[in-house]
Amino acid sequence: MKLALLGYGKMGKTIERLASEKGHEIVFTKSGSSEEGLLTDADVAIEFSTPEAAVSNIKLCFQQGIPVVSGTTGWLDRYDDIIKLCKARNAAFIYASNFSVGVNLFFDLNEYLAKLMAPWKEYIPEIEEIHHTQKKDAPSGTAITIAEGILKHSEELKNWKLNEQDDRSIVIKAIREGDVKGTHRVDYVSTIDTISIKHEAHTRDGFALGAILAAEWLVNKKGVYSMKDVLGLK
Ligand SMILES: NC(=O)C1=CN([C@@H]2O[C@H](COP(=O)(O)OP(=O)(O)OC[C@H]3O[C@@H](n4cnc5c(N)ncnc54)[C@H](OP(=O)(O)O)[C@@H]3O)[C@@H](O)[C@H]2O)C=CC1
Ligand SMILES: O=C(O)C1=N[C@H](C(=O)O)C[C@H](O)C1
Repeated sequence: MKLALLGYGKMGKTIERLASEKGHEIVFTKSGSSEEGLLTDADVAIEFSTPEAAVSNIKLCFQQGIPVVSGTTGWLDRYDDIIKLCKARNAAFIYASNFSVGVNLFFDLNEYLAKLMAPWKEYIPEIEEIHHTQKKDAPSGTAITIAEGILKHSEELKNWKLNEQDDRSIVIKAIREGDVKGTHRVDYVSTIDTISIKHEAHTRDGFALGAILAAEWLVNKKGVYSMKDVLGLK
């Protein structure tokens, strides 16, 4: 498979290493300041850039007819526009706030627990995410997906808030420290006890391998998909 990498930082370089080990060829790379190769030579693009750059990178792929897998977080206020454009252009697109298989299993576990806990009103859900100090967005895209999974099964809770809690909202506590790759925990807290589930990424390889899997799956397809389609979790 011929791959384009839009965003050539920590994730772009991890994807390059693991995709090469799998026998794929990198034909195009783009960072903030440089470009190498030709995007149109690629079978599929993988986009891990910045919240500011993601939308124009994805649009560029649609214009060139290249299927695109995007993992960039912090741009989702434009998600609906991108989906409309993808459909209008008969393009191919997958976005995931987290591509690792472990986190996608964790998303299902989170929803299972949310359903189980819904009748037990004395337990209040809280989310904590910890990431490295270079991360630009807060809360993490993964924490937002986790919050949405809880909200789906709750009658009382209507939204999430960053570092703030009230009767209608789930608090997401965002912590930035050291070189933490990504840790997410959900606590159901009562005065008597706490029930917790946690996912801790030890390296970025899980995110990168999941994105490569999504790219392999998306080649020659049209339409909008999710990691649930790729992993057969629907
Ligand atoms: N969905 C998932 O599974 C995961 C998502 N992420 C998300 O992916 C994104 C990138 O993470 P990470 O690799 O750690 O970040 P880095 O800061 O290490 O890399 C970002 C890269 O984007 C480049 N960039 C800046 N502007 C543009 C542009 N206009 N076009 C193309 N590239 C550009 C930067 O180039 P330069 O250095 O020249 O500015 C840099 O190479 C973040 O939003 C992060 O939250 C991260 C891990 C997993
Ligand atoms: O910026 C990161 O590093 C990560 N970002 C993603 C997010 O915002 O959820 C995924 C992962 O946690 C690492």
